[in-house]
Amino acid sequence: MHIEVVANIGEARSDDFLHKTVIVVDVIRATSTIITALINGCKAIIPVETVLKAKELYREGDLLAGERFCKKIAGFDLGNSPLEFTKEAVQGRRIILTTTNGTRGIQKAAKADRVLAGAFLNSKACAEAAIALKRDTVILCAGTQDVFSLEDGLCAGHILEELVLALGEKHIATNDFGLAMRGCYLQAQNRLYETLLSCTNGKKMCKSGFQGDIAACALTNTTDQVPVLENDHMMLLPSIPARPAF
Ligand SMILES: O=C(O)[C@H](CS(=O)(=O)O)OP(=O)(O)O
Ligand SMILES: [Mg+2]
Repeated sequence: MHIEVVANIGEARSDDFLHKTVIVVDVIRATSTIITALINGCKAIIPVETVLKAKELYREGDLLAGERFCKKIAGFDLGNSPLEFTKEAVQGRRIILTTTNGTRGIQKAAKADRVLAGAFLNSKACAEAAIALKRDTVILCAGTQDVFSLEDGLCAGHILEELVLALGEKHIATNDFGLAMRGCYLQAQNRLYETLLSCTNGKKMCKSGFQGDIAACALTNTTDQVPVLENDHMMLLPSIPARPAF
């Protein structure tokens, strides 16, 4: 199985995703938040790039969510903190979400055969889904405004490690960046929370009062669920069906 790890959205080319599984990773915080919201019973999440698009798609009963400069967007119901997306807040609701990087990454991956949302919370489940889908796989690290973010690379390394544990080293081939990220993850795995606190986005979150989010985003393999993009909506499916062979 071939797994390519892409360092940030700016380095990604949409056409390269055709016929592949793409796992979009934005640990701080969009994909951690999407996973949390769906586990807590929201109906679906519509990831969009702009505030304007989010407002256009809004229908009565929806929740508008997202951030700019880490802060909740004025007039929106929720920001981008996984801690806000509780059962009480989201159960049964459709959420339209726009964030600086993560939702842009999902849009960029939309030509893929399957688009999954990954974070430390579901690394093992992402690895299992990628194996079941039987396609070449790309892990797209969202990064921050087209610059690499360590937390996303570490999570890519975690997903690779789960793939190696599941299939064995000789069945997993990756690019040099993937090799490097797996090595970084193995070094950091016993102090992930501290590592996330010390990286650029972790420090930014702490400065903005979101230290609790870092603890929530650093938990590993807490769920076996994987959000998947289905007709512009991210949702949880009982199992993710492969599309017919091309
Ligand atoms: O709020 C977040 O977690 C970030 C904002 S920023 O890029 O750090 O300014 O957005 P995300 O799209 O989840 O990376
Ligand atoms: Mg991010």
